[in-house]
Amino acid sequence: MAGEPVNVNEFEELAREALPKMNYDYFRGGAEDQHTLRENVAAFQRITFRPRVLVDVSSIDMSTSILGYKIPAPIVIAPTGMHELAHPQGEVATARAAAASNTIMVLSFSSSRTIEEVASSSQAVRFYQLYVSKRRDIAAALVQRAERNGFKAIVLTADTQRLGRRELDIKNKMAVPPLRNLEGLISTDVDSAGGSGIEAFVAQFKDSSLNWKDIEWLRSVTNLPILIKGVLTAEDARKAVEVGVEGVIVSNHGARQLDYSPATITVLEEVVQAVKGKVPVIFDGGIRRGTDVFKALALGAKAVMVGRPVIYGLATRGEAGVVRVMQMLKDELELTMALAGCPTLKDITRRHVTTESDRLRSSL
Ligand SMILES: Cc1cc2nc3c(=O)[nH]c(=O)nc-3n(C[C@H](O)[C@H](O)[C@H](O)COP(=O)(O)O)c2cc1C
Ligand SMILES: CC(C)CC(=O)C(=O)O
Repeated sequence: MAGEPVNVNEFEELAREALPKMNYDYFRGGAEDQHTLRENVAAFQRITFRPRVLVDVSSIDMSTSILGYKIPAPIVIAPTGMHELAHPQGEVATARAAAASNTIMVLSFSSSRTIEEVASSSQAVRFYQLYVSKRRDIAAALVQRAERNGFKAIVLTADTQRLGRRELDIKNKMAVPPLRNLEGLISTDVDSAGGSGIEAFVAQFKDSSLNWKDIEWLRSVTNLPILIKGVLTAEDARKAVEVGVEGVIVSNHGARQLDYSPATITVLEEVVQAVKGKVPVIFDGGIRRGTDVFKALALGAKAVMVGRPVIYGLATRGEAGVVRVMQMLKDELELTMALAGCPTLKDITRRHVTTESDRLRSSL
């Protein structure tokens, strides 16, 4: 690609050029037919705006807060694994970029760098994403390390009882790179039987019996607030509220788990309605533009998380690339708010967007 990237999709192109195929495929890929992967992005394209004119938008305020932590824009960094496959500085660079962008970073359980390294290299507000291992003492130890190192919340990923079938990783015989945070705790030395090493790795350590009752166990090992990531239905949203978590994250894991799960933006409203404002609802999946962020906010999200865009920035330019990607999304959101007639986040309402179901209803 010639010239400076002007949007997130161009960062993806640069990342594809920069990365070995196995690494790019791991980052970019989805499960099985990759139907949901395409839909996560395509569903945003089917939502249009109902912009308002002649509103004073000479000053735009995008600031909000999550669990009491103030951020200048409602865009935070999703947990994604193995950042050293994108850049030698791995999550250290990402965390520094989070600090430079004044945003929150969710550190993945499957990080290349340790909790301690990330904590000591960045002042950013950090949350820790957890997968619960068969050996509960190990999961508890990881959570407590995060807590000791100043992480502010636990994000329990609930959609990965087993790893989704990612055929690109199978074809590439994707090996598990060093996951230093797990050294001495969880072995990454697995027999992948000629297939995906990460699939074998997850099968080996992950407790697939994890269930709603275990939130109580998690509470017993930490004082940190708990967010549940991977909620796609009203039923599960109500359960999450019932068990008393501090936040719900609408996510289909970037379409890497159950293919033919709905595009996340199409179920956000259902979850928001079920939660009834009792806890914040955060959204991820397919955000590539500021317009996408606006649409998620209009459908009730408190904030959005971005996964692949951050990796593409990291792969292309390290810390500076992540900062640039976050800035692009923020600038685009600001412009969208101005053009839609919304000077603050509170001004963004359900009436500012038309979804596919709105169109269906009005044609009945
Ligand atoms: C390469 C990659 C690795 C991921 N690793 C994790 C992970 O370790 N834990 C987790 O909860 N989610 C993980 N996710 C899912 C993200 O947190 C997030 O839900 C998803 O990337 C959002 O979609 P987007 O990539 O379209 O922004 C991963 C996603 C990608 C693309
Ligand atoms: C090692 C994996 C479990 C990380 C992950 O969640 C993912 O690749 O989507």
